Amino acid sequence: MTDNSSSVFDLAPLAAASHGGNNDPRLPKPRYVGCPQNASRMPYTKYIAYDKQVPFEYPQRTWPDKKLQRAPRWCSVDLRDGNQSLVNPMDSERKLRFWNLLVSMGYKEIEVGFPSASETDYDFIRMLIERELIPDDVTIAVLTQAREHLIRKTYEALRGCKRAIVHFYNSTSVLQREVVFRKGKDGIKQLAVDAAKLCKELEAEELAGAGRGIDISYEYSPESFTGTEPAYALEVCDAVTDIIQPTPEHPMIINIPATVEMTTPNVFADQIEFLDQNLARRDSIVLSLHPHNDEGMAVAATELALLAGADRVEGCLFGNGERTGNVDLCTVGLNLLVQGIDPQIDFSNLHEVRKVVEYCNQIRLSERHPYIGNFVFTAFSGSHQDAIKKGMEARELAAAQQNADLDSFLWQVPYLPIDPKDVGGTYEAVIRVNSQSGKGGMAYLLKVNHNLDLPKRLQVEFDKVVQRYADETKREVKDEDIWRLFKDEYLPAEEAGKHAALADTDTAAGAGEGAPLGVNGQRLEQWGRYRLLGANIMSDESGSDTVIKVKIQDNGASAAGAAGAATGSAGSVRTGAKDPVVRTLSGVGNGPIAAFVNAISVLGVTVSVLDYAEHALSAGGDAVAASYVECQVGDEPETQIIWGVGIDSSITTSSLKAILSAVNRTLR
Ligand SMILES: CC(=O)SCCNC(=O)CCNC(=O)[C@H](O)C(C)(C)COP(=O)(O)OP(=O)(O)OC[C@H]1O[C@@H](n2cnc3c(N)ncnc32)[C@H](O)[C@@H]1OP(=O)(O)O
Ligand SMILES: CC(C)C(=O)C(=O)O
Repeated sequence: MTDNSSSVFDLAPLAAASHGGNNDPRLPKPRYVGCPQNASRMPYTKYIAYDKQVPFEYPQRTWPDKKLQRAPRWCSVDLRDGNQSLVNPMDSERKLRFWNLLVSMGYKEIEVGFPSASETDYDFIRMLIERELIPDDVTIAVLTQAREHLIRKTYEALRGCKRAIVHFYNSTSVLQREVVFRKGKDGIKQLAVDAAKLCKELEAEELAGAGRGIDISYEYSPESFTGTEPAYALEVCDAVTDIIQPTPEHPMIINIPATVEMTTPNVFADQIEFLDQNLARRDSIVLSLHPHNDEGMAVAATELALLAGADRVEGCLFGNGERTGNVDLCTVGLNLLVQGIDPQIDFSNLHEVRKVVEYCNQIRLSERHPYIGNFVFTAFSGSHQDAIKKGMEARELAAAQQNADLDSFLWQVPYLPIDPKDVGGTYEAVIRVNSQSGKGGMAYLLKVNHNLDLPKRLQVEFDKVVQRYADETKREVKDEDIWRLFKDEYLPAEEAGKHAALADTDTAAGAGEGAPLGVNGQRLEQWGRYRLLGANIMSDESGSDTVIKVKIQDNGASAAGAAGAATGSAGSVRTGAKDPVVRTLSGVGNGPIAAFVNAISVLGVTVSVLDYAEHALSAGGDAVAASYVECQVGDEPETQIIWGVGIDSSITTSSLKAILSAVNRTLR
């Protein structure tokens, strides 16, 4: 029986009348052309706008002009709200693991259960108290409905505890008043007042008893606040604080739950600012938020409500909780971090946190979960990869120029709002390559994993090979695929296998077992007509020219294209192979490269070097160098512009190998 005669269902005619949908002539026309707006089949007249259910306006709001400046007080409700939403609620082993995790991360207020609801919850709380597992700077909270027998049981559960928050609640929404409690506003307020009175009595009994006395604080929640008239919620909260009589030295928590998220975050923020400005005894109240995520905006609602004056946030790690979950404490905390605000919680090992949370909740996190999902630091698309690679390089350079420690240096990398290392990750998954990727991604992986810093035009050339492979296989091109394609394209396998810096599992030379894999896993055959066996470099008698003597193995014309293209004509078999012939050649030029080009001209190969780059692959005595040459090979009109790559412990030899690599590729 309600004390107002109207029913929530009286809104039905209003709902039907107030809707016109997109075709409503009263609505302004959409500002786009060529996209007809047809009425959908969705039964939208069944629903009514929030402001028609619970009208509220607070034009004097000031929160839009504010900025977040510090972390709120945090309270984890994983062991209560999170736990009550699980298919299999946590047993005590899982609860204890979760508890230890929360304590280690730095949570100082932890709601540990609903002791009057289940033996498991009751026993867990007793265990924490009896085994003295609650650190001095951590306060447990326990939840109870505003019902006498449940409140009594709650105090029983707390016996012997040094300090605790007793959290009591009752629903206040228009809908629940009518359909659940069948009470009017006064009746509902009375529930809360009676509960508050009983709490005070039990606290006094506890103090008068033989025990040490518990340092109790109170928390009251007008549950289903979002469906409650804010002025009425204020009235109920004031009635509760009137009984509890908090003081600035011993405040109480007024916790405002978006039990069901029903509005855009700005409306929630307005409501919070209204409470912040109008609650009686505000200086003795910790104004707390308890947002749920039904419309997917809990994080936004929390952040705006913090601007609006809230002091404290309740939520769960990674947003576990009833239905779509409670607000995600990790996301809100890390959003502060990336604004340069200390979140007061340790997220530095978020991957470990995730493991424990997934184990305890028995729920897997999504690949896209903010800050921790498997893909959240990964770019597949070309322009993102290009920007990330350049951003990382620019940051490294800037830190080096300022002589600053890179780990703590200002983070400014496109597409990455946070340094993955700051949450215990690595850069490994930052760039992954598929058919959406460009040269930047492939070049990044070759640089990071194989120390090869390809010149830009070589990147463009090799990217075509990778792209073709991605299009043909229609799947991700893993680092090992890129490396295999690169070796097959530029470095005969036998050469790559010689260098520890480049070694991997498939470095065995030649076709058959151990040869590199191409598209669809077929083995690629070794190819390459010419192979450098040795070089002897001297100055001529005048000292102005270089004289070179080289030994080159000629595998014969049939070896030139034996493997087929790296991208797919795998399986072509080297037919008619002859024994290799070793040839000794000599040449003269104004440097080793010119002399070498001159020497190999007797093979009928015309080469001119257009561009050249080199760098060390490793440091120390056994340093290895990589050379990249862009060559024009062949005679007009049949010339080709093509890159070659060479790797050797001698920088000169690596450049000669690079020239042969280019020549071999033209013959392939
Ligand atoms: C939004 C939230 O997350 S609130 C927390 C919700 N969590 C839980 O409910 C988990 C634990 N709960 C339980 O195990 C059980 O509900 C118990 C043990 C607490 C209570 O069990 P029961 O009394 O058997 O059942 P139930 O919860 O259905 O009680 C419903 C009765 O309590 C009343 N009630 C429900 N909530 C409250 C409240 N906060 N304050 C006062 N009365 C309440 C209902 O109106 C209903 O009254 P009626 O029987 O006169 O119609
Ligand atoms: C008890 C309250 C705080 C609650 O869990 C909710 O409203 O979601």
